[in-house]
Amino acid sequence: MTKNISLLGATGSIGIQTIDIIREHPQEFKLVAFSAGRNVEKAREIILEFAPTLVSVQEENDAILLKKEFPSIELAYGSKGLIDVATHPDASVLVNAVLGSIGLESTLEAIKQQKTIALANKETLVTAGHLVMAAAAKYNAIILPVDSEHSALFQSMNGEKRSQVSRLILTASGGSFRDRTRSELKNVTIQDALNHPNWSMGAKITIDSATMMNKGLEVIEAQVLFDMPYDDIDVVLHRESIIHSMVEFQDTSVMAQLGTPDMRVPIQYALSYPDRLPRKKAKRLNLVEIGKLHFEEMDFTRFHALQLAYDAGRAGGSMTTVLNAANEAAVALFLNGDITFLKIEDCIERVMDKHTVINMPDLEMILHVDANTRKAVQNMVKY
Ligand SMILES: NC(=O)C1=CN([C@@H]2O[C@H](COP(=O)(O)OP(=O)(O)OC[C@H]3O[C@@H](n4cnc5c(N)ncnc54)[C@H](OP(=O)(O)O)[C@@H]3O)[C@@H](O)[C@H]2O)C=CC1
Ligand SMILES: CC(=O)[C@@H](O)[C@H](O)COP(=O)(O)O
Ligand SMILES: [Mn+2]
Repeated sequence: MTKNISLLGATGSIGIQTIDIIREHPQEFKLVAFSAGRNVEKAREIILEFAPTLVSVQEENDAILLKKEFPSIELAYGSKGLIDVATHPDASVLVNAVLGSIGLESTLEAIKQQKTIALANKETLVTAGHLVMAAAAKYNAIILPVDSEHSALFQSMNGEKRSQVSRLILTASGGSFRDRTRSELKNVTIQDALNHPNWSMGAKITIDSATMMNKGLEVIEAQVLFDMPYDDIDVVLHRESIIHSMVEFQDTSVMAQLGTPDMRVPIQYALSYPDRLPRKKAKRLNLVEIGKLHFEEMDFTRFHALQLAYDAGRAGGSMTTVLNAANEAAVALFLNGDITFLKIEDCIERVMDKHTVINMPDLEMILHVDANTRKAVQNMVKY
């Protein structure tokens, strides 16, 4: 039976690759609703190809423009538009590939409608993982990880008893600056930072990879998704990005999921789950061609942002909201040329130091802390 899909962030890196998968499997998947941000040109292309019933864009003016061009399609905009797409009545699966904690409310609303959530938007789990997981349990909604490491963990745990898992081992490529010392990071440019060795991704996550905050967010994401203590979540530097992560069991067996670095694999798995579908044109993994895989211990002094993420996760409550919002704000400032690369983690550490943890924050409190943290980071660069 065809699965009807709604897609948040259709014009981004994950969104476009989700569309590739829908295009590859027209019998299995149908795009019924999607959201774009400001890329109206790309949104137009997607409308022409898939004729969805609902489209949302960031700005009202763009919605008015598209409505004139496509009068038979329902147009929405802003945060309400994201929720309209996420809860579209015809869709059974929501792919959330929007960028940042802006994806939180639409995820929660989709859960209330018992949609299956294919979740790429890791910031949602970092900022309010307890709310998302509690809502998923209450409404009996399934959350399927799209992030490559968490898809690997999920696949490695398939059919196993959760109580027999002893450790999660996330792999990290090291990002654009993995072979540079901290002092060599002082004068790096935006273009240098955007040059990821293995993955082609959106700008924000590529910077997160370079600071190692991406892995920090992923450690918190893993804790939330798999309810694992931080002491039992490790990160290992693996420069090839072939092993996407590993699960150790109490008998010391380790299960791993391997593959070429291609996000369409975990995206497709989340869409086809519990089945698998062929990917006829995809590059197959050839270990003989690769020859060697490398593993190195993570250096928490060199990759200070990873330490900050563990600290925030262990502090719990609203501290992960602060970590995430400060990171989003600081990365935006870096990408805008307003701060240097090393200043990103400096901003995050300073707001974390000032924050007093609020335990079990509700949605209103999360949104309040998120907004205040962003303001605090922006104010840091004004003076
Ligand atoms: N890229 C990857 O390989 C991976 C990404 N992820 C996660 O997936 C998510 C998306 O990442 P990625 O695809 O790289 O990001 P991109 O920046 O490439 O895409 C982001 C998408 O969100 C839209 N968007 C951004 N801001 C808004 C807004 N205010 N309102 C509405 N829409 C908005 C953009 O619209 P527009 O472009 O039209 O403005 C775009 O469609 C992130 O959470 C990331 O961490 C996880 C694993 C891998
Ligand atoms: C593809 C994906 O899931 C990214 O989150 C990826 O993991 C980035 O790689 P590193 O953070 O390991 O550099
Ligand atoms: Mn990842």
